[in-house]
Amino acid sequence: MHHFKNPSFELIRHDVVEPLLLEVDQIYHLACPASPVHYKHNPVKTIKTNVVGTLNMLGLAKRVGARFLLTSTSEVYGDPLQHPQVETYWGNVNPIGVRSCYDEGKRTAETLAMDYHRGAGVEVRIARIFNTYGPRMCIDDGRVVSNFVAQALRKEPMTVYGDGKQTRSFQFVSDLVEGLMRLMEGEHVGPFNLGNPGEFTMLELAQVVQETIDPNARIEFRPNTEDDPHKRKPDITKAKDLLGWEPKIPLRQGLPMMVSDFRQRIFGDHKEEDTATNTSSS
Ligand SMILES: O=c1ccn([C@@H]2O[C@H](COP(=O)(O)OP(=O)(O)O[C@H]3OC[C@@H](O)[C@H](O)[C@H]3O)[C@@H](O)[C@H]2O)c(=O)[nH]1
Repeated sequence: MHHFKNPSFELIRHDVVEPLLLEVDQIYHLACPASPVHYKHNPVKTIKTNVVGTLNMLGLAKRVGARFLLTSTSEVYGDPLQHPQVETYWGNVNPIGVRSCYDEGKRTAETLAMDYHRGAGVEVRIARIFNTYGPRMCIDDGRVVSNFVAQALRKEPMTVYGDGKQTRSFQFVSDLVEGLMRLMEGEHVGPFNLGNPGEFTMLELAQVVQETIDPNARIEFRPNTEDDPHKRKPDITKAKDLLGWEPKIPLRQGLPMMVSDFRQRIFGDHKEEDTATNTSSS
């Protein structure tokens, strides 16, 4: 939105499943719902976006000689049997499960990118993005950080799925943006893990949200979803060595920035009433 007044900025609303012809130098191919709730909602559309959408964008890159960056995902590792995950690990993915439209879709997208690179000389870059959070995320995105933050602010219980012992590693959005730009401007194809190696169980995450928003925030256990990966943590040695990149913002520093934005959007100008809140909108 903040680019709308820039005369060099043009917004085109388009579904990548349909072909598109544009004159461009670089393509950041980010299209696809990333929240499990949203990508499972219409799985056929999700896999079409990942396969047909990626084909169309690679076709465009080939035609106009653009450099193409694919935002792949840590989900290509599935429920990993190797920990932390290194880019050379091939993963443990269920090909017929409820998450397959996304994880197999992104794996196919990686295959397509490499085939266009080897076969047609397209300059490609592949990022495998680990769990990311930050300001301006949809309040009803459905992923864990935004759920816990919105729930704690609204005095609703935080919904922990399963026993809460599964782990994730949470990256602040500005670190990811920096990593994507370095990857695009650099000379290495990848794939590169882009994530923050700081690993938390969901119960630990709930505790950090309590510390940040409300020490009295409650937890409610819910049944876990099918095929939920048990653990996830990036090995970022390759990105450090070849892109000179590593994340700078740990969870306890990034979360208050997201809380401040969510507070503003949920409550508008009205001050939150409860005095138990121990963090101001910093
Ligand atoms: O309210 C919630 C939501 C989620 N969870 C749990 O929190 C963990 C993380 O779940 P999320 O929905 O945030 O995200 P996932 O790790 O499952 O998938 C994400 O992986 C990395 C990215 O590619 C994508 O953003 C997304 O697919 C899961 O174990 C889930 O069961 C809760 O305990 N409570």
